[in-house]
Amino acid sequence: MNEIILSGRGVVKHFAGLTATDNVDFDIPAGSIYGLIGPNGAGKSTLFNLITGYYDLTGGEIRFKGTSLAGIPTYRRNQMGIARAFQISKPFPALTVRENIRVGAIFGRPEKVDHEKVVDEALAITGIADIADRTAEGLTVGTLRKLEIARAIATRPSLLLADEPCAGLNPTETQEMVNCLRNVRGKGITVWLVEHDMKAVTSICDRILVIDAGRKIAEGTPAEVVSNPNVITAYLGAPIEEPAA
Ligand SMILES: Nc1ncnc2c1ncn2[C@@H]1O[C@H](COP(=O)(O)OP(=O)(O)OP(=O)(O)O)[C@@H](O)[C@H]1O
Repeated sequence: MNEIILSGRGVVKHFAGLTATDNVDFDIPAGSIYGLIGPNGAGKSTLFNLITGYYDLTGGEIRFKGTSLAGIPTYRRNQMGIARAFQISKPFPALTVRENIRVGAIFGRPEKVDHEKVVDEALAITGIADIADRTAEGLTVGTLRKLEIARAIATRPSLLLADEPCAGLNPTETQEMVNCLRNVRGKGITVWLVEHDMKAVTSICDRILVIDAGRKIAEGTPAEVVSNPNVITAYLGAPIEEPAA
């Protein structure tokens, strides 16, 4: 079995009287593409915010490569190898695509590297080398999403948290994003993605964690998860039956 790159034990987050994350355990195998799904308000973003350190845990523990993340600030978690690509990309609009990615490369881990080489690789992995010299202003949603992934991987992570990378994309753009995430994994970066597009999730994920109301309700391969009665009740819904002829 693969080494576990990220693990959570008894992870809890309270917002005043609301329990947004309720005693969740997880183990993310290194080199996998892992899914996180659940209905709106289930606690997916909260879990990502706990991993990046945007929120502090109320209880439990998260370990990255065996090291507890307790007390480690967000920028330091990025330098340790955790990157996040947001659903809504906010690039510097007046900078070119290349310059935006360079910001990620320079912000990355402090060792001396050839930043231009890092940028070129991120452009190639995400398939946007042809627009490297265009300014970010006015890019389509699909291209902005790829730029967001490129900026994140330019920080040279070993784990990429991708927040709804296919949201609002048309089928062609969705397929391009699926290919892009496969390329990211092909470079040895573990990918954990939140995504509502079940076709995309089931086509790329090795395993999927399902949460509802902050609680883990299932974990397994895509085939196991989509046939799990708890997941069907809480999130997927039963298939529509054909009316009798
Ligand atoms: N900063 C906060 N303060 C108070 N409540 C919060 C905060 N952040 C999230 N919540 C609440 O925690 C619960 C989980 O929210 P979260 O955004 O993690 O869900 P989600 O699964 O990501 O939803 P969606 O699919 O709609 O993005 C919700 O009830 C939400 O209102």
